Amino acid sequence: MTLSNKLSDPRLFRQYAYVDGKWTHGDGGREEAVFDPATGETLGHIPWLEPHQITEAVDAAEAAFVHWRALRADERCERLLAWYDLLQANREDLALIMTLEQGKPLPDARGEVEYGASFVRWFAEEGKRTFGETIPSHIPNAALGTIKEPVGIAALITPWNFPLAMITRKAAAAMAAGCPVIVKPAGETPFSALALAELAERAGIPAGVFNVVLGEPPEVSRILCAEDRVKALSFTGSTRVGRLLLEQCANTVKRVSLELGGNAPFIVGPDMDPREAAFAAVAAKFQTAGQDCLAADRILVHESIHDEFVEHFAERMAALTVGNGLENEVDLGPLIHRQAVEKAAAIVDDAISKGATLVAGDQTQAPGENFFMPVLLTGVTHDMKIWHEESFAPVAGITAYADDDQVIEMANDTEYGLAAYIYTHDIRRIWKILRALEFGMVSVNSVKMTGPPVPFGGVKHSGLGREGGVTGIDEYLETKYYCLGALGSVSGS
Ligand SMILES: NC(=O)c1ccc[n+]([C@@H]2O[C@H](COP(=O)([O-])OP(=O)(O)OC[C@H]3O[C@@H](n4cnc5c(N)ncnc54)[C@H](O)[C@@H]3O)[C@@H](O)[C@H]2O)c1
Ligand SMILES: N[C@@H](CC=O)C(=O)O
Repeated sequence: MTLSNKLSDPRLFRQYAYVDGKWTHGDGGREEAVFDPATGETLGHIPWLEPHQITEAVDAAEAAFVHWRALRADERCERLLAWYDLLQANREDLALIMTLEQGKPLPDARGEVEYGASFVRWFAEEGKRTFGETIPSHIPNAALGTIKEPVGIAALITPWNFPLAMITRKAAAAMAAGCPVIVKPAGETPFSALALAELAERAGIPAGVFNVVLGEPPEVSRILCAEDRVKALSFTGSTRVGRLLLEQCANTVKRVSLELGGNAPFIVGPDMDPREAAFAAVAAKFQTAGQDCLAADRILVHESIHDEFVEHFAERMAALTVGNGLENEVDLGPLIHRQAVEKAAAIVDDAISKGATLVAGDQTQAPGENFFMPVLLTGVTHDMKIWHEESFAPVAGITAYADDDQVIEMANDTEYGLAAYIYTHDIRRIWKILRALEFGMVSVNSVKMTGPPVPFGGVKHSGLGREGGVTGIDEYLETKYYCLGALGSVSGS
């Protein structure tokens, strides 16, 4: 049974790129297979576009920009809201496509469709509030102010772990601002992006405003980064690739937004109920099978409650079910591919060889070759890979600490600075640690921290800029200052 036969609406499964409102083959005949990570089955194929076809996508976006930017904000809002409605109406099919290509459990995929759609609604509305300002004039008889204008064509390069929401968080902001977009999704999860394109077309988004290009990643990125007509690049993915793209954008002096890797500390204070904190830590570590930029990678527990915390963590972890995301009651799906499993195993081996204790995690129980059973390590230290690298796998590492100063130093001991968690009810401790943490986002006593109203993003090597919130749209806007001089009677305001 092919993927399209499993959908209520088979037209949501597309095996073409989408450029200028047309479904497009690769002119050179190159293509790539896409696999279900749970079963290894081939789900379908996508074309790799040739370099001239990427340039054609830029041509299409350039032409579309003229009309899209000229629409009133409320007209763009209506079309984006129509897109939002279609995402909601097709939630089951979108979730199924996502589970099949990404592996996450179906309920999580449904949650991501909701999450992804919520950015479309948010930015549809925010597009009506791209206010300029009036500046009290210091120049006689002049009026000064600013106008916000769309930056131009935006290239959006996205990862496989959140195949839909990482696109909408960028695309909706850009499109609401009046910018056409060229999306380059991860090759592992292109079908969610292509379903978004199908629904954008049905929503009345004009040809050339939402394009999806597919191809050899470095080739496509080099063209988009070198293209002077592309004015903004927004990338979500690894810090390694983010650095490369930043360099490649230097020549054309693009606006660059980077949402990169994380290595979140999860700090547990001595006053916490160890069971409550352990259950929260399990939730923060194992969502999306640990393949989450917000995953609690370094769990730092006060020494006075460490042993009890570990017991509860192990108990909760043992209750997690690993399996095909299509099956009921599955908590963790597969990792995205075999290399991810190998990387996870190497990180665990490295930690054990350097003195960490393996509390739980038996890989002989894995239900398939891309699966990795949850692992719990204690005694994790600074010299281990797990301390510095994103495992992007269900591997939890716990370390005991003695006092607040020590835990702050431990938490900040990473090149990353995306998200951090603090669990304690002591308000003085919360404030001290929150202010000292070098992270873009700090969540206190809550695993959930994201959503459309919040400015999502990191500091240090975790990125540049913010997505979502009231500032997310600014990544796609230029500020034009004006001075209207010689107005005669105007003065003083
Ligand atoms: N900060 C955030 O909001 C956020 C959100 C999700 C994922 N991430 C990060 O993404 C990473 C996991 O995703 P990934 O493995 O898809 O990342 P990745 O960097 O390997 O790939 C991301 C995108 O870049 C493309 N790409 C890969 N190699 C490239 C190259 N050499 N040149 C140009 N493009 C290239 C890929 O095809 C994909 O579209 C993790 O580090 C995770 O923390 C961050
Ligand atoms: N979980 C993040 C995406 C990172 O992988 C989010 O909520 O946006």
